Amino acid sequence: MSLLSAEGLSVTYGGVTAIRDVDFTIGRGEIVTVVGPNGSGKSTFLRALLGMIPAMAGSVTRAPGLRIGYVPQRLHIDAALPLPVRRFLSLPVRNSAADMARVLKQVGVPDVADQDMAGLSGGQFQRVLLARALLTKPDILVLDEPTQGLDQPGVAAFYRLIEEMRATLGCAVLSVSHDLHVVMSASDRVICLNGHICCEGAPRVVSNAPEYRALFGLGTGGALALYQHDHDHDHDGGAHGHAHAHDPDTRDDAPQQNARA
Ligand SMILES: Nc1ncnc2c1ncn2[C@@H]1O[C@H](COP(=O)(O)OP(=O)(O)OP(=O)(O)O)[C@@H](O)[C@H]1O
Repeated sequence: MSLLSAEGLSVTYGGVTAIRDVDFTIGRGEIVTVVGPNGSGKSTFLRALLGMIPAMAGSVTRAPGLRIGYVPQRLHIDAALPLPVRRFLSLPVRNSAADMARVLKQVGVPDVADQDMAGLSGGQFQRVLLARALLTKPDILVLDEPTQGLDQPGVAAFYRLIEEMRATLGCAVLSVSHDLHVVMSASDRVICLNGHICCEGAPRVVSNAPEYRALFGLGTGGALALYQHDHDHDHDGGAHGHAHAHDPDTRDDAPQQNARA
């Protein structure tokens, strides 16, 4: 069943079309990632889906009672204003200390509750944002470039965390990302957006699509092949809550296949 869907979604800013005629759906436990060049409408798409900006045309449908955890692209916190993590996690809704401790542990920063938000490292900050989104016990996590500013190991670790959240909480994950390599290994489905949907599907399909290669360069397909990891998810099975089916050329014992095995 679809958790969140859109049909013919179009958004304009002052008469200029940012996205047009976008059809979309995401189901329970799916990880879907939107990629596209700067200014291609990715954030606009997410914000329209969440009802934060009005659609010029089309419709958005949410499953009844859908709980959404949103991690915005940017969150500016004034360094001059002391804001301990535990206070930040109780904005705007007050949460119990136990709930806060639980989510901070889940995202791998159990000891930061009394630290100031401005003093966190980039990776810790992103994890605290994710913890805040988890406090809503979301059916779907919506992440707008959640790994901006993180180094490569930080990016990979963050996406591993997202996949763990999906496996343990069963939530769907919709994210926007520029980390093409990680996206291709960590998503069930990729949507390539450039004002409209250029192509979409399994990572392998998208990375071979001419529209994708035209946007991101022909060389990308070869590099991505190293990271491709076909998911054939059975969310109830396997040590991580899902089973993996591997193509013969991306077996676990293949030398390059170590990024997300
Ligand atoms: N509030 C706004 N007012 C006017 N134009 C806007 C507004 N927000 C976005 N736009 C324009 O809409 C287009 C899509 O912007 P959007 O931020 O959705 O792209 P994006 O793919 O998320 O970009 P990036 O990868 O750089 O974050 C751009 O041309 C942008 O200038």
